[in-house]
Amino acid sequence: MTQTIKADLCIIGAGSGGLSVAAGAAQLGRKVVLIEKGKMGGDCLNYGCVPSKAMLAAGKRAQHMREAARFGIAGVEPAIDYKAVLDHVYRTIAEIEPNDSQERFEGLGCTVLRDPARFTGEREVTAGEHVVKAKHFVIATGSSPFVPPIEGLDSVPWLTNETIFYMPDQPAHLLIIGGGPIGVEMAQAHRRLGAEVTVIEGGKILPKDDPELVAIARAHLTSEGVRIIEGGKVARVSGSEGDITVHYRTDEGEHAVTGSHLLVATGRRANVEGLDLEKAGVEYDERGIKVNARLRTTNKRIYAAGDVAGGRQFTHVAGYHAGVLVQNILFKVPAKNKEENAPWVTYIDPELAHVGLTEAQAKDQGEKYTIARWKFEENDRAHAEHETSGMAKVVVGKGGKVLGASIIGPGAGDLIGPWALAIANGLKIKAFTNMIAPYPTMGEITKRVAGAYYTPTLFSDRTRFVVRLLSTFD
Ligand SMILES: Cc1cc2nc3c(=O)[nH]c(=O)nc-3n(C[C@H](O)[C@H](O)[C@H](O)COP(=O)(O)OP(=O)(O)OC[C@H]3O[C@@H](n4cnc5c(N)ncnc54)[C@H](O)[C@@H]3O)c2cc1C
Ligand SMILES: NC(=O)c1ccc[n+]([C@@H]2O[C@H](COP(=O)([O-])OP(=O)(O)OC[C@H]3O[C@@H](n4cnc5c(N)ncnc54)[C@H](O)[C@@H]3O)[C@@H](O)[C@H]2O)c1
Repeated sequence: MTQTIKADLCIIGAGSGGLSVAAGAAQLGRKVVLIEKGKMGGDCLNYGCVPSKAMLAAGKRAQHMREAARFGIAGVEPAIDYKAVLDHVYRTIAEIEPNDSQERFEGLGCTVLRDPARFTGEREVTAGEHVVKAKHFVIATGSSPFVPPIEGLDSVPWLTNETIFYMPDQPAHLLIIGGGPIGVEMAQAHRRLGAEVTVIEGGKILPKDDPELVAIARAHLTSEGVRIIEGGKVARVSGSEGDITVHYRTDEGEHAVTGSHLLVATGRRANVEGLDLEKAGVEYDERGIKVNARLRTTNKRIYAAGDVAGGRQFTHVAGYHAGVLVQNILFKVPAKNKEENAPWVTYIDPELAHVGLTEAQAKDQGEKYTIARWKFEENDRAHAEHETSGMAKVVVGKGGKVLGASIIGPGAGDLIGPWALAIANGLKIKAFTNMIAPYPTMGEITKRVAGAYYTPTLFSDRTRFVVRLLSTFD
């Protein structure tokens, strides 16, 4: 029998975005209904960030064993027990799971429904036997793998991020279509865990990142034995289980590569299907749900957060959206979504991180800018760790304003933090030269790259002249 629930807020999707809104609203005393059709925790916990980072961590340990000789410790080819690696991946998920669990959210006072939700009116959602009538709704249904129409895909087995972590057998040769973050992270993890890996990318790998830094990432991946084919448009796949061939075209002609397993990592599509958004007057396009600067949809009672909102697809962006929504819906503060200030990190080794404008974007936007660079080979700690290949590159605009920063190197995901602070707060590069960085840390790179911005002026003929002049007062 249908049961009607009245609530202040109804949230569809218990992933990174939905859970954060629910936790905030419930703790502020609002009556919250949270609806999830799959696993609590969504993509990040079950099929995304967590399993991928756990697998990369296992690969990193294996690589450390191979490369230990440079520290005077005998390097060995590690014996990889793939099933045990998967156990480590599942243990990691299990350790984090309680944070995202139904029990935790019920403990916070939410009503949690475990059914697919769909709109049945402008202020009404149906999920299983329940009808939810709420003052406001948040759609946080995430995204799914986008699989292009490649001939033959219906006749060979293939994997996506939803299946690759749950496949019990180690691939002997993993073919990956797509050289975005998923493709390259999975390539390095599997290569380091002992598989042969070939990435077939239609354009250039990691196209959203600065090509100068991507070149360093590419060199690392290939030096470890990842085969990267760029400019390879996949037209067809053929074969059978354990023996799959990808046929691709480059400027030079037609080619084929054969492997044991195929991962399709060619981007994402927003989860809007089955929500009956038309019934709620919520518009969407191929990018996702149409939202305004406050993340409000075309129905003023309904908001969207996370991957489905059509912007940057990261867990921290979904979490940030949740904060914007709590301000807009609960505190009635007109908060704007400024996700362009969000950094991103690709967790290959060395890590590749970025925030703000790339040099190419600054050029396209007609900004007047200067580039400052600093290499990890100039950093003493990097030498002690044998991690000298890397670079920080900062785009500095008029008046010294920080417009963007990219870093490739060990811990780049952490090193990008201060630059994200600068971008979010409109700081100038001077803020970084004023800072005193502890020695010897990789963090000194932050100060040194800022210093590099001033070097041409500091040691110019004009400054030398001023110093000479001042010395007359000695
Ligand atoms: C392999 C991989 C690695 C990644 N690594 C990182 C990383 O390292 N760092 C990072 O920041 N981001 C990473 N991401 C991206 C990150 O996972 C997503 O940006 C994030 O999960 C988006 O959160 P969300 O709340 O929008 O969606 P999700 O977390 O996907 O949650 C949406 C939820 O809605 C549910 N749902 C959908 N439709 C309905 C319905 N009709 N009714 C009820 N429930 C519904 C789904 O079942 C799902 O649980 C990665 C993604 C992938 C695929
Ligand atoms: N570390 C992280 O934060 C992280 C990790 C993984 C995923 N993610 C998120 O998930 C999103 C999706 O990742 P993704 O790697 O699937 O997508 P993506 O869109 O970033 O990259 C897909 C790549 O596949 C290529 N491609 C598409 N069709 C092709 C074809 N037919 N033949 C050859 N190449 C083809 C594209 O040129 C592109 O470079 C990311 O953009 C990111 O938002 C984040």
